[in-house]
Amino acid sequence: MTIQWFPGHMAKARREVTEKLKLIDIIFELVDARIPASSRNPMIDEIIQHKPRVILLNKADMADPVKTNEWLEYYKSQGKTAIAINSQAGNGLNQITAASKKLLKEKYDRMESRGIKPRAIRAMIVGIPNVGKSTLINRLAKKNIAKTGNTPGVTKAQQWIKVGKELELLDTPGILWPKFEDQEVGLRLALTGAIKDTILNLHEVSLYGLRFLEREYPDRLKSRYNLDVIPQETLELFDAVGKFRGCLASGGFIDYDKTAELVVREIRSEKMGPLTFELPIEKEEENTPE
Ligand SMILES: Nc1nc2c(ncn2[C@@H]2O[C@H](COP(=O)(O)OP(=O)(O)OP(=O)(O)O)[C@@H](O)[C@H]2O)c(=O)[nH]1
Repeated sequence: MTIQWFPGHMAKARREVTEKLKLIDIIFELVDARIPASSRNPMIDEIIQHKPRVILLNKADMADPVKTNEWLEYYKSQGKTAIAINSQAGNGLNQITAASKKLLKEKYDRMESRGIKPRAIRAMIVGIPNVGKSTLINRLAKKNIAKTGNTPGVTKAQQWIKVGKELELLDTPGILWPKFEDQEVGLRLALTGAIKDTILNLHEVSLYGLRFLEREYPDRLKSRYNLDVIPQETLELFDAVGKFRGCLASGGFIDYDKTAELVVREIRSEKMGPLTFELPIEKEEENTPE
């Protein structure tokens, strides 16, 4: 499967984020809790330089809670600040300000010692398409969108959203594209809906999803599609799933397009239960056979 990655998009997005860096104290990096590594822009460290950052594992409601905890522990062991959130329901959002204050304590203490009056922390959300940036902004905004006048250094007035008294958020998030470094990253992005279906080979994506379920959540796969044993032959597996779910073409043949679509749709929805498609890197390396 070839998924295009456009360097032009990337360069523009990068310029925009870099331009806004000077306006803010902290970055909120939004990733998908189901694929925390694949949903990052691999150049983000370089792009945001030394800006303090809170990693927000969004859509945590759709991710496996045990694995989300492993990710949180992993970030902690790396000295990084991460919070699991559900932007739709608003869960976890109340931890964001406190975590930001903690990260910026030294800076604010320094400002205070120089006699500068403390002001609200200024933040910007960055993340790949469809990761939930707008949902989070709207949820945090609660209509508290405040127009500010001239901000030194920018020609365009920035809109700041007040989040309580202590935090202000830039109203436009930074879009940072994922990079399909390898096939698997692309497939994970596709499976979670970060990539438009029109540029995908759905058969490949659904097969990846089925084999992933077989490996990590075999019981869910079996019960969802009424399988006693999971066929090793790809066609047999598709036949079994398609037949059970009535994905048939004329003549009673299995409609493989329909079957693939159904599988991908169900993996993306709550039908299969919460799923996490990757673990922190060290874990994956440990698990890789010699
Ligand atoms: N289940 C769940 N769905 C979410 C959550 N956050 C966002 N979504 C859904 O994810 C989809 C994408 O959300 P958006 O807020 O539009 O994402 P975005 O990052 O602004 O997307 P772009 O505008 O493409 O960059 C929407 O259908 C949201 O309802 C979450 O925490 N949990």
